[in-house]
Amino acid sequence: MSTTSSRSQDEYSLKYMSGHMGRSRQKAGDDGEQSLIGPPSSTGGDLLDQNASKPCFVYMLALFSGLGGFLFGYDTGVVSGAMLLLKKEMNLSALWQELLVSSTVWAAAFSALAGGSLNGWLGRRVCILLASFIFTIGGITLSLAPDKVVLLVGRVIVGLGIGIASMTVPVYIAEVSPPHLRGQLVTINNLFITGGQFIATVIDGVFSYMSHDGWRYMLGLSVVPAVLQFCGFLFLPESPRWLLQKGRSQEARHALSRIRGGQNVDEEYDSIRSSIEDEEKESGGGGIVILRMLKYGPTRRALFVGCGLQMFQQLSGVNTVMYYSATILQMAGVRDIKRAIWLSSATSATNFVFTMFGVWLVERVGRRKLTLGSLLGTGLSLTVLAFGFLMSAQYSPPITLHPVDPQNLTCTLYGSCESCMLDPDCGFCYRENGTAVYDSSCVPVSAASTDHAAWGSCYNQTGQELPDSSLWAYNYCPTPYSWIVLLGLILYLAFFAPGMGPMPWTINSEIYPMWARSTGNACSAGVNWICNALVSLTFLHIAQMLTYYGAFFLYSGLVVLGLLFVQGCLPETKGMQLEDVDHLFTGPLCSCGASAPPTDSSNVQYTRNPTETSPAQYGAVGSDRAIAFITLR
Ligand SMILES: O[C@H]1[C@H](O)[C@@H](O)[C@H](O)[C@@H](O)[C@H]1O
Repeated sequence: MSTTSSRSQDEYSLKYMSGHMGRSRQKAGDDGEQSLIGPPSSTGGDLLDQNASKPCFVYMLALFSGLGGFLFGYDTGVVSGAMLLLKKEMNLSALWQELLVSSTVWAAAFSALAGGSLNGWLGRRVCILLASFIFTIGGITLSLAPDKVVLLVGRVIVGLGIGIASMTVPVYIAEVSPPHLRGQLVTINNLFITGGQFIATVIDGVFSYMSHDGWRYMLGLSVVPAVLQFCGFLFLPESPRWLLQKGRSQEARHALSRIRGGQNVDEEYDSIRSSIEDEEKESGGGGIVILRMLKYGPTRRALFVGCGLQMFQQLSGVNTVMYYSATILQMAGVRDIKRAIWLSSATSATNFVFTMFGVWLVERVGRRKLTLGSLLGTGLSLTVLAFGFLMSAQYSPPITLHPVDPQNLTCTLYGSCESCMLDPDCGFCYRENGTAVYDSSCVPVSAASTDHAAWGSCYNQTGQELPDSSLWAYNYCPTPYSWIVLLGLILYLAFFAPGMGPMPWTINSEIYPMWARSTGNACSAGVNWICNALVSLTFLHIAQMLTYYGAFFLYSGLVVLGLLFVQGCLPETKGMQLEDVDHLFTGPLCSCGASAPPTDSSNVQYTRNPTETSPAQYGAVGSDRAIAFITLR
């Protein structure tokens, strides 16, 4: 294998094009070489005619597919606001709240893994139809749920839809896009995810005023985009690559020509077909795909990189930052819960807006630089965030009153707000004069709601401003350093959203050969969802063990590991034809960083040596949820 790798690197030649898109291009083929980058133009021989290949149809496909991303974002984001109303109306215990939140994530992990076989068997289009059908059934079940058991069933159904959509949509978009637009179009899916999270917080805000049945609208409104996507996909084509792999060549040619807006697709079609055939032969034919992937060097390495990226995306703590933003806002002085919900939509909006930069940057700077820059910024912002928490802990207000606890809990024994707030059973009750805190005590939180204490001057059923001006802080401490934390939060999202948010999904959609693409994406999406569940579920325990600043320092340490991983292992895939990407993984594990194409690949054409027949021989878990989270404690 290694001989093949080194040989193949040499056999892959870079051919510099004389100009950018639309300028004079050379027709590869006169010299016997076959160009593999760039789609064919209407004249059939010009594969780099990028201007000619911007058919609106591809954008429409990406937008309709992106509705799957929107539903992923909406359904994961909406639950926290819904939970605030549900727990009151259905009298949910902490266990039930936790079940309703996490069941979706676990179901998504399961269905993302299972989605690999479904994708290979039924195709991308049918899987997207299936996901939107599941979303519809899930939304209807949730909005009509008579009790918590049916709610749980609805949340599991929705999770099954999210898992399938999360792994299928990027693959579908990547397979129908021309190479020079692929990164941008797949990244648009992430824009839909963060857009879904943002809209979910707005819908939560709007319906939070409707104390009776408001949650039915919050959870049920997802049916609208789901039905829209289902109807749209009834008329949209299957991925030509999948059709070709299944031997349905006539349909594949027809679909490709439809997607390319009626252009002549002969050359692109032939190139894809021969590459898929070669890949199949090279990988050694039939058998269980995951075993074949693990046995075959390039796919084993690609799988390692793909799963690693997804793991580091979640280990960088994005979803805890999102969950925790409401608390951060409370620390910064926002005490009204409704206002916190509204401001948490500002957090999701930040995530959404900065994802747009990702869409803009991905084809300009490439995946690798974008991911590296994003990780660097994410690590630094986590350090700022941790430092803010450290300062708040260092100057945590002392406890001055120790009332006798009728329930005999440990709360009244704590000496400072910091240790009090780290105990999920206790909260901090105090009065304020300017920024000075006085008459402070640590008392048990009410079993019915974390909005007030179980007894004492911070006991108030309504959770509104307390009559004798005592203030109640659950899960946070009043601090003059909240601005550092707030700064860290904004910086974090600004750096995470354009790179580490979308790139793991984008890169995974393009690094596997056709025969391994469904399985590779299923595994990496499964890793994403499992790590999402683990990080979210362990956050509060880690914070209790290491304090909040310790937890965020831990995440920044993990980001440093991620940085080393990306630096060493992630090759650049920008501008390459999907069928060519696996040559980047033929070198030894984690030597890919070194082999990243050094130039702007829009000016570079990869050409295949005519003597070669096989490509493998070439070389080379919103801020909204914070509220649910807080209430779960
Ligand atoms: O890429 C997405 C996205 O950026 C979201 O904001 C995050 O909540 C998801 O976990 C992640 O997979």
